[in-house]
Amino acid sequence: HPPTNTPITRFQNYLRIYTAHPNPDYNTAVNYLTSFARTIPTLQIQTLHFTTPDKPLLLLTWPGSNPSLPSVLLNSHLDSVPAESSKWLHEPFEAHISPDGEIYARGAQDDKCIGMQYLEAIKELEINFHYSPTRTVHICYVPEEEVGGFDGMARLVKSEEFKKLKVGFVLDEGQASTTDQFRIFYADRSPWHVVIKATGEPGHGSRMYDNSAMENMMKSIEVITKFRENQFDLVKAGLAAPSEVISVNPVFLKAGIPSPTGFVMNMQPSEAEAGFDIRQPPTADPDLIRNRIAEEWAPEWRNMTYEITEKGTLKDFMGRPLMTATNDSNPWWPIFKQAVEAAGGKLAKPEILTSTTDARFMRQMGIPTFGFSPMKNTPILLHDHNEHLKDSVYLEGIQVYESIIRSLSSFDNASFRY
Ligand code: MET
Ligand SMILES: [Zn+2]
Ligand SMILES: [Zn+2]
Repeated sequence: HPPTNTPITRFQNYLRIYTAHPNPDYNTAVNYLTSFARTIPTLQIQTLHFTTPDKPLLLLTWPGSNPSLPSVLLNSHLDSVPAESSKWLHEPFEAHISPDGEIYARGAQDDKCIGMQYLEAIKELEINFHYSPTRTVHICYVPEEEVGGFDGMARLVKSEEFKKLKVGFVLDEGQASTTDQFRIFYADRSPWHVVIKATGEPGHGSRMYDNSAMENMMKSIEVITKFRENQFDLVKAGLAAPSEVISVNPVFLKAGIPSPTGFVMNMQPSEAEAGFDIRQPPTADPDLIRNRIAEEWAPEWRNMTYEITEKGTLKDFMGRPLMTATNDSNPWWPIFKQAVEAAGGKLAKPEILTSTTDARFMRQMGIPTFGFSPMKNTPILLHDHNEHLKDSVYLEGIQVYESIIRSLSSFDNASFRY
């Protein structure tokens, strides 16, 4: 029999916990992490609830010898996006490992890997290296990231408990790198969910007339498609990174009159709806898109209405974009960079993340925060079918965190105290 209690089997067991929306089993995940945390003698364990008992938040603390120093927070989210298991090679919550070491699971990259790697690294530092931190390290497991973070990290950062942590620096999730350099993210894009709705006169399927709901919707889709193309062209021409432009992607279309066999085919419906995922870089002015939606994408004169759900617009209270400095004005930057290099890693040029994470809530509090998931030479599979991660990449990530956690928790800059 192969060994059943190794970093890889422990990772697989975490991946096997069903954490997909809309019914993530947070309590089982928290119990699993708690029992692992108990194998690290000095870790302090707290479970917090800001909303209902089914949305716990796990907070672990590795106390430093100098509590007057600002602490380091390592964050990950407990939840995952859904998976269409019939389109996967292996069941998404079985964590099947292939003969060449690829572990298939929803959450393998996003972001159950980092949640376990943090703990494996700390366990190694404490038990094998007898290392103890100068600066306190907190490890945080939050619910609800994939649905906007409002019942998770957004609550935590506003809590009394959070103030007591005196967080000076945060590491949160990043994305895999297809090259042999690790990627590092200093900002996220602002996510908006926009639903546009067209109404119009219904009519016989054979009739030609102006202003049907479908015609109005199709015109909007044409205009939006043009905008999308223009943004994408900047990327294709090499003038901007994908995360530096505004992405507008259709995520649902809803129209038609249902019938037992599908849809009624000879009637033009009186309503049509479409949903878009919009992401804007922190350098974009959100009012420009707001006006565009009102005037071009869903104009009243074309019988259209719209609803914008801002899942965060990334400005601080002064209206400045939320970005963490990646130069020496940020004392954490050189420490972090050198620690990655000390582990034999190389960092790619710092980037804005194409997607959005809970890091935005910490940046909003003015706390320097990097997105980082140590996966190199790895296809980017978050939210995709057959999400997988190679065992050797996972294990190397633990060593990278050992170096990072050791450096960040021993760096003692006197001018940098609470
Ligand atoms: C809509 S808030 C962000 C949720 C998720 N992390 C995403 O980027 O899609
Ligand atoms: Zn994630
Ligand atoms: Zn995600």
